Amino acid sequence: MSQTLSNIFVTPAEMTSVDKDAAHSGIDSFSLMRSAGTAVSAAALRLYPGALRFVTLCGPGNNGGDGYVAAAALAESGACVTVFALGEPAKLKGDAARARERCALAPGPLDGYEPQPGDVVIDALFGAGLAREVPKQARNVIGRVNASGVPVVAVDLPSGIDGRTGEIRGASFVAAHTVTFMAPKPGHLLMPGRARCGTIEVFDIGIPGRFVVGRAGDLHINTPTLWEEHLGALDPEAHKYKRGHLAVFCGGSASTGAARLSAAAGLRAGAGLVTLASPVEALATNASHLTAVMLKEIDGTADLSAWLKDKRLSTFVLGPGFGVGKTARDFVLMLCDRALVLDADGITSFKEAEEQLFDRIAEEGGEVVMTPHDGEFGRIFPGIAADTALSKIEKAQAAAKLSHSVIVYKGPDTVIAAPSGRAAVNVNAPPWLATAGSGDVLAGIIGAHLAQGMPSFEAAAAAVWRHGEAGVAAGRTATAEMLIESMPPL
Ligand SMILES: NC(=O)C1=CN([C@@H]2O[C@H](COP(=O)(O)OP(=O)(O)OC[C@H]3O[C@@H](n4cnc5c(N)ncnc54)[C@H](O)[C@@H]3O)[C@@H](O)[C@H]2O)[C@@H](O)CC1
Ligand SMILES: Nc1ncnc2c1ncn2[C@@H]1O[C@H](COP(=O)(O)OP(=O)(O)O)[C@@H](O)[C@H]1O
Ligand SMILES: [K+]
Repeated sequence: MSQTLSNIFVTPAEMTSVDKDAAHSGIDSFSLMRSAGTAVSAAALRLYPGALRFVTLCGPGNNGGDGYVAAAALAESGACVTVFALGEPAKLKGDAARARERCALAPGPLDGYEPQPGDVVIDALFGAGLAREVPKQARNVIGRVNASGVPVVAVDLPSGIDGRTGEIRGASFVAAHTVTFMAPKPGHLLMPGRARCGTIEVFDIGIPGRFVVGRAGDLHINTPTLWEEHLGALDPEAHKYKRGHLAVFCGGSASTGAARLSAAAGLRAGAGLVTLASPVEALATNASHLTAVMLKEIDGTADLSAWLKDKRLSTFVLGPGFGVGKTARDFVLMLCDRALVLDADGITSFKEAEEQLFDRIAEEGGEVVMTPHDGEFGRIFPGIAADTALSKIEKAQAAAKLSHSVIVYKGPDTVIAAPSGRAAVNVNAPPWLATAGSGDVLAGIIGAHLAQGMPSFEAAAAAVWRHGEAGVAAGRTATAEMLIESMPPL
């Protein structure tokens, strides 16, 4: 993905404000449309030199206007071009009407398009302005084009993808390439939208960056630029205590592997020391498997309370293989004044007791990072999860605010959010990260970064990125153990 404006992205509503600001400053909005449409025609010509015909499908708004500009530019280049329109072209307004007037090609009705071999579709039906489910006529043509396998170049977004949420509004094109303008939108980054964009090109149509930055919230693509200034905390010259002590809690003897994966990942990710805190029943099993990771008997709240008197013990992971129930709740509530990665069973244990947890975090002021996948998110944030109007980013932001913690809402499009509203979407994770124990490894990496003194949002974002890189390096046959072995240095 091209990187513009330091990897920020903007919501469609913010982009609308950017457009207005640009217009008020005296920038001619039609010249922006001309740049947008010309960029699309250039991409189509570059990517499909052997196309027999470019078929431009134009909608009722400015996305359609970009389409008319692209069609005219393609025709000027000598290509064979046909235009089909959704709705009555005579009803177009403003810049879109002007674009249509300047395009010499007479549009046919959208229903009339039957994809032919050699066609390349320029999808300019809807972009950021899609406000509801796509109409039937558009659904039909989307179905025919997708079934035909004809390549699609999308203008701004594949029509049918909601730019704010990445959801499919009834039907959407599956594009081979998407040309968007100035900055990506959530729909380019969140699933399923991301998977339907193909390659994404962010084209600068000439709106000065200050207008984009001026309206942008605090949304970022998760790349090292977001957190690399905090890598100083990971001092390569420090002794092992300075590199941070991470403690990982283990559950009963039947499920010890998950915590050991977290512990091993934490050590590999750079914690100076890692201790596995184990109940008596699992000590022998753990002892037989551990070498560099140390072992400590913690069999109940009295043991934990005594151990926590050592204030150098600052960072904990609780959840992987721990078991759901009262012990988990008791332990977690004692750890809310430290840095804590709350994962898996640690999260599930607070189903229907979440307010007690959130209140304790607020009172104690610890640095808590929660790492729910979809199922766990629904258990601990049932109200937010059930709000179908919210995007995954908005859900993570609401959950972070409610819980006073950093939320790592996992999946192919993991969102990292802080209570301030700052959020990042991760884009480097290969699908084979979905393997048993992968989440345990991630929890350990976050713990290692926290132990070394990174602030919690950056610790989490850097860990999610590193986990993705480990997945890429380990390859398709990756197991959780291989993710640990393949973890790149930061
Ligand atoms: N600075 C920018 O971002 C620029 C944006 N441009 C283009 O402008 C587009 C946004 O334009 P618009 O705001 O006009 O939005 P769109 O063209 O995406 O769609 C809005 C039109 O579709 C109608 N509509 C929305 N949902 C519908 C549905 N489900 N069924 C039927 N009709 C529906 C609306 O009433 C409106 O007429 C961008 O996607 C981009 O392609 C470019 O012209 C260049 C400048
Ligand atoms: N389709 C996918 N593409 C990329 N990453 C994925 C995908 N599905 C899951 N992941 C990642 O894999 C990890 C799985 O974690 P989790 O669901 O807790 O599994 P486990 O409990 O088996 O460790 C998370 O980091 C998640 O973001
Ligand atoms: K489009």
